[in-house]
Amino acid sequence: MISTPRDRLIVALDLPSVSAAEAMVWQLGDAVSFYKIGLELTISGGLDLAADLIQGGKKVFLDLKLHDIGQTVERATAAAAERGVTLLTVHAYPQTLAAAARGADGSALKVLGVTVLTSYDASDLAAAGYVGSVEDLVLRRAVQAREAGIAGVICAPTDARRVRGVLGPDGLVVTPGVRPRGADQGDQKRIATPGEAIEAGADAIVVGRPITAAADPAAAARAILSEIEGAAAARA
Ligand SMILES: O=c1ccn([C@@H]2O[C@H](COP(=O)(O)O)[C@@H](O)[C@H]2O)c(=O)[nH]1
Repeated sequence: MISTPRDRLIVALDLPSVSAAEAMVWQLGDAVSFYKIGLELTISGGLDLAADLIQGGKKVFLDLKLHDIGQTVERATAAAAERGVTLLTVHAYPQTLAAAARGADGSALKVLGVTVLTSYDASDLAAAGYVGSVEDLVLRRAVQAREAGIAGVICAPTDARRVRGVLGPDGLVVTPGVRPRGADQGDQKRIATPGEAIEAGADAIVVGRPITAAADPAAAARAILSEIEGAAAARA
């Protein structure tokens, strides 16, 4: 999945329309090789944009966070695989992970299980009825993702080191909740800088608003890439 250092930065195209997303991709140019299309853009025509991006040599992460009965998840995953996207997310519940593994079987699609959303902290989990810590639930879901045979997980950068310990060197660890030092945290609760995420063992980081809302998105992306490269070199 990571064929060049640039692939370690996945830019979240959380924008209201395909035309706004196309304008952002144009502005970012060669600086960015990997894009994430999430719920907002998918509903607004993002699947056609995904096809165009792939045709243009970019990689696409379809962040649909699937969670449904087994047959639905299996067939939706198989349909995503046919579109040539590189990554797809499902929520990391055992039944869902198993269904996604079946749907991706035999294809190049890599499925990632979302452990605990980076916008959740202990009080959010308690409000949702969970007993136990965020850290324990993240690790439990990482173990279940490994047992289901999917490619890896989405976790907070603050969880990346422990999750890497569970998945080993071959599992994919992808972290949203990344903020360059001094950047607005927004609704993210479990965050770290790009360098900290990579040092902790993330294969790739997802960054949206710190790039897409910047005055100069390409300069923001290049600064993050250079931080990533420094941290990856230090880790090697
Ligand atoms: O736990 C998760 C899972 C997915 N996301 C997605 O990542 C981006 C983050 O965007 P920022 O603007 O950098 O906060 C966004 O598309 C989320 O849907 C996540 O943040 N946390």
